[in-house]
Amino acid sequence: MSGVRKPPALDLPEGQWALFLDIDGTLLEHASHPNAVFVSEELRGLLGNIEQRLGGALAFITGRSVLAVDRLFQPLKLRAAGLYGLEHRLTPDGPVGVADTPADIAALADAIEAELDDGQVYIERKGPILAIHTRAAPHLLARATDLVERALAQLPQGYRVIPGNAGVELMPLEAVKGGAIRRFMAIPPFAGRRPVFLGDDTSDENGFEAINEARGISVRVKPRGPTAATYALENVAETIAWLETNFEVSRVS
Ligand SMILES: O=P(O)(O)OC[C@H]1O[C@H](O[C@H]2O[C@H](CO)[C@@H](O)[C@H](O)[C@H]2O)[C@H](O)[C@@H](O)[C@@H]1O
Repeated sequence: MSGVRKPPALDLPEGQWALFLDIDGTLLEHASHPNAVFVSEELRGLLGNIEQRLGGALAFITGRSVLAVDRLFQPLKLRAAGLYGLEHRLTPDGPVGVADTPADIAALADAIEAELDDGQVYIERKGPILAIHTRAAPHLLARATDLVERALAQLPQGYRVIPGNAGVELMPLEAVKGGAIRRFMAIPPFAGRRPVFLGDDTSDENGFEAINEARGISVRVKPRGPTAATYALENVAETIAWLETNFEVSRVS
């Protein structure tokens, strides 16, 4: 790893922590296609237990839509910020709020798809966000990135391009994980607690900054270069083990 330390054992009673979790690459091993990831019963059970132990102060902070997250984890439903915070569900059974954001940009996806002319690249249309996945065709990442940069130039101001894990995403500027974390931290049961956030990607860096401002614990999984996170874990397996040790196993408060 890049010299970032392993996270410490947590030293406060569990009622004083708020936990924010990225999904892909942090809780789930990456797969060749977004729909091919595997969610084990053990992971569902672990997250359900932690949610109860923290009195509900657990939320997914993800680039996926909340609907996609629910499909993956069903029947488990948790608080969640989807689409990098453009969507938010503040209680597990509550409605999904949607930010007032620019329009669906699926038409751009069609143009990019036609240019790439390759069945191996998957373009995920997420309303105001496009994710171009090149995991099955790594040689096309540079070309896809170039096309997305060009698409960005055609859009009105207010969008940006973020490198993803084996791909690239085009999204509105309002889509930031730090904003999503701050939103949760302003309301019960999160408010007043010390936040922890685990993530593995460039898009998580902004979340780490929000956590550091709040004097929380920011953890980058599998860091590949500089990171704002204070701590690091090697991989998904180590992440799950750290969560089990610190949030599920009984601790003296
Ligand atoms: O914020 P996250 O929860 O980490 O979500 C980020 C993106 O994850 C998904 O794409 C990534 O995972 C896929 C499954 O392993 C993989 O095939 C793809 O290459 C990765 O980029 C998801 O499909 C995206 O919508 C999320 O934005």
